[in-house]
Amino acid sequence: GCISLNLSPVPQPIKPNMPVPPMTSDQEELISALVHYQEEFEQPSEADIKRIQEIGITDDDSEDPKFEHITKMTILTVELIIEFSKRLTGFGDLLREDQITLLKACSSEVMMLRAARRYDAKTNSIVFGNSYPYTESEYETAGLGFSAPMLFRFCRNMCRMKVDNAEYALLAAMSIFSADRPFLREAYKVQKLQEIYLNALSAYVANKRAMNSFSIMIGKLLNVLTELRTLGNLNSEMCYRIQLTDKRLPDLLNEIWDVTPK
Ligand SMILES: Cc1nc(-c2ccccc2Cl)n(NC(=O)c2ccc3c(c2C)OCCO3)c1C(C)C
Repeated sequence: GCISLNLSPVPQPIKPNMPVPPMTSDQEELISALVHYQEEFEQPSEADIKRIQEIGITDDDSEDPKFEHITKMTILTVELIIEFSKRLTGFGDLLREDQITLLKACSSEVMMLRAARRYDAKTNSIVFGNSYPYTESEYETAGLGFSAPMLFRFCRNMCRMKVDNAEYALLAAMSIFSADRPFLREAYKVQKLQEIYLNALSAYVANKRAMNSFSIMIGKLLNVLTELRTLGNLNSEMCYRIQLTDKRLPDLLNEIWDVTPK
């Protein structure tokens, strides 16, 4: 006999004018803790910058001081990202090897989010640390040619969306707790943790932005996570290109970004 299609109307999804459920107190506490840690680990301290200046990054002092400055700031920023991650609820309960898997995979993505937070639209520059602002062209000449336009386009987009501190912190947490990173042993635990931050982001955006822009905004914010994947992959590609030049990345970055030295 022919197949019978059930075309009766499905129960209506959320009506546009449906009152927005308030954030739970747990979600409010989660978000204020995230924003607090985001601030605490936002910038390397003067002492950190001084410490890293002293360490000669590469034995053969690569003649490119700008490239060295970027690599040194990146080392300090990666250290801050690790400190931020360690304070996320549930991170400490994961297997140590899964913690490392997550940090290796998210570090370049969270770096991009941090670059966007340091972006200044007026001067179209990124102020890394409390030091020298990098304009797009300076970024290009620092040896990061192809990536500069993409990085600055990402920064301008985040600026245009007026992503606030809570949304940045929640996006960082969702990038950290990505269950589809390769070689995760307990991906289901990471998935459960990411859901906590996704629900908090959804409740936050629903309560902050007028209802009609909620679905647009949450869609744009989740799209940022996809963009971060692309940027992170391009960072890996950049690492390999650097391998082919006379420049050398510090061991920490080669290790965390899985760049197998030739
Ligand atoms: C030491 C160092 N520090 C960075 C970095 C600097 C700022 C933000 C994020 C990153 Cl990952 N990068 N990566 C980039 O600067 C980078 C690489 C590729 C990109 C990109 C950036 C920022 O952004 C756009 C997509 O492609 C590097 C190396 C690898 C040079």
